[in-house]
Amino acid sequence: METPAQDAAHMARAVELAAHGHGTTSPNPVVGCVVLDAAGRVAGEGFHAYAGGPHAEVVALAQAGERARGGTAYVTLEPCDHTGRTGPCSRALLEAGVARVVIAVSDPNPKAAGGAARLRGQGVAVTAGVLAEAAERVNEEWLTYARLGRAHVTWKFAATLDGRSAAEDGTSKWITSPEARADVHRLRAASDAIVAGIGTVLADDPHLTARPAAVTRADAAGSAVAVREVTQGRSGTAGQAGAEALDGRGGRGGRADGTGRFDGRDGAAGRPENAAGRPDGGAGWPASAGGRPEMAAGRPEGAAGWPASAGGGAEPGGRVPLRVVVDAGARTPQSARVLDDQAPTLIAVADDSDTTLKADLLRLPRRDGGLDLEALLRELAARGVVSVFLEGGPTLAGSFVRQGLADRVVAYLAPALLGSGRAALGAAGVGTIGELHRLTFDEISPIGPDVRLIARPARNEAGSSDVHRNH
Ligand SMILES: NC(=O)C1=CN([C@@H]2O[C@H](COP(=O)(O)OP(=O)(O)OC[C@H]3O[C@@H](n4cnc5c(N)ncnc54)[C@H](OP(=O)(O)O)[C@@H]3O)[C@@H](O)[C@H]2O)C=CC1
Ligand SMILES: Nc1c(N[C@@H]2O[C@H](COP(=O)(O)O)[C@@H](O)[C@H]2O)[nH]c(=O)[nH]c1=O
Repeated sequence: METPAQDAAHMARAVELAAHGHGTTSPNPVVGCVVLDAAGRVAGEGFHAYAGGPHAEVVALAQAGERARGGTAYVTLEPCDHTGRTGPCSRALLEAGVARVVIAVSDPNPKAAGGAARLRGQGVAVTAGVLAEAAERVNEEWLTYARLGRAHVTWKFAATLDGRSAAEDGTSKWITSPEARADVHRLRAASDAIVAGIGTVLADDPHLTARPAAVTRADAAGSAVAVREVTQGRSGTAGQAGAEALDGRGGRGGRADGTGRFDGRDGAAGRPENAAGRPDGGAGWPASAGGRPEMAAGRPEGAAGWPASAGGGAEPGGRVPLRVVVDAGARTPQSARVLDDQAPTLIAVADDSDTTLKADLLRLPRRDGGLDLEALLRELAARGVVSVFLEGGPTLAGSFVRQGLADRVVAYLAPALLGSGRAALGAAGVGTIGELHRLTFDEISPIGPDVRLIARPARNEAGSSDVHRNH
């Protein structure tokens, strides 16, 4: 049997593999798996690459073949025990004759959980909780969605060094560099929905589409960086993944999200795959570190796991993030760019709003002078939206922070000063210094001339996040 240090090392590799699924597995979790043979040698590796595709365990077991018999499997999330679009992984592990299964995080989804118990019941040795923190981190969007029944929120802003997001006259294009903005597009592409307030729509008339910079194969081999725009929204091949919420891994249906379009990956299970489980030729960048777009952009590997592989949405045929405008009074102009045909769009309006706007409307109750944001995130989760990328503006972001609904903050800071104009964050429920929303940094990285900071709500001693303390 492996030592605890060996367990940790193999699980670390499984977490690394899981990260390759970022941006492409939704509404499923990212999962990685390493299979050892009976002698403790690595026999197979895999990750879950897209909803409807084979689970990580199945990919790794297929690679290991007979070598899995008597061996050990490391899985970042408890193997599922139900039949969805693919069969239960607990059974696949049993059929492969694996003697021991090491799990990082239990499955919070009651429909899929039970894999550990079934394996134990069949005489397989099960060790749980190995490298749980790293495995939680790599899967944080989905775990938030599965545990809380709402979409996970990353609030992104771009600001000057003095913390301003727009000049006095409301103009803000551009504060950050093309490199930083290309990075934003990769994070947009890895999200299921991009959310903005009506104030931003009226001020900026933004597209809110993901236009990620892709790296050519030549770049991946280490030559000079050439960035090209991938006009995902124009391909006409993909739509936002729709699904029944919380229906379990691999068991979610491909229900349309109101736009009538479906994820191009559904039903693609027969596609050829490389050893690690990613569809061949799709990403335009290989799994090796040298080929990742973020390395090409000159930033270090993300310590947080999430940013290091965001950008999976750059795959041709990838999902197009849903655009959502938070607009109680239905003030979105019919001519707004967010209503063009580049991506599906949902306008969230108050349930009492009287409007003739021709758009997909989501009616929500009012709360605290605006729309009920928790209800918004639940409604989005019900449409299969696991991850939300919130792009302001300051007023809306302040409400998310005040209500404890900002799970991660990504700040792009430019070496520039405004001195006046809009602060990055509006009123966030802080009246006195003791009420401030304390965060901890996950990552600080230079991007071109700018800096990207990734932070999350600090945990208090009781284990809940500080930012939630008032609510
Ligand atoms: N540099 C950057 O990263 C960014 C800068 N900006 C800049 O910010 C400015 C726009 O921001 P801002 O004016 O704050 O507008 P917001 O985009 O934050 O929109 C605010 C509006 O959203 C609606 N809303 C609905 N529900 C809620 C709720 N629960 N909480 C808060 N608002 C709610 C309200 O209007 P209603 O009641 O009518 O629904 C409210 O007035 C522009 O100058 C833009 O350039 C914007 C984004 C990013
Ligand atoms: N000004 C500013 C940002 N502003 C954000 O980008 C939106 C425009 O998106 P799009 O129309 O899709 O390109 C705008 O409405 C606001 O939310 N973002 C940044 O990364 N850096 C910047 O300096």
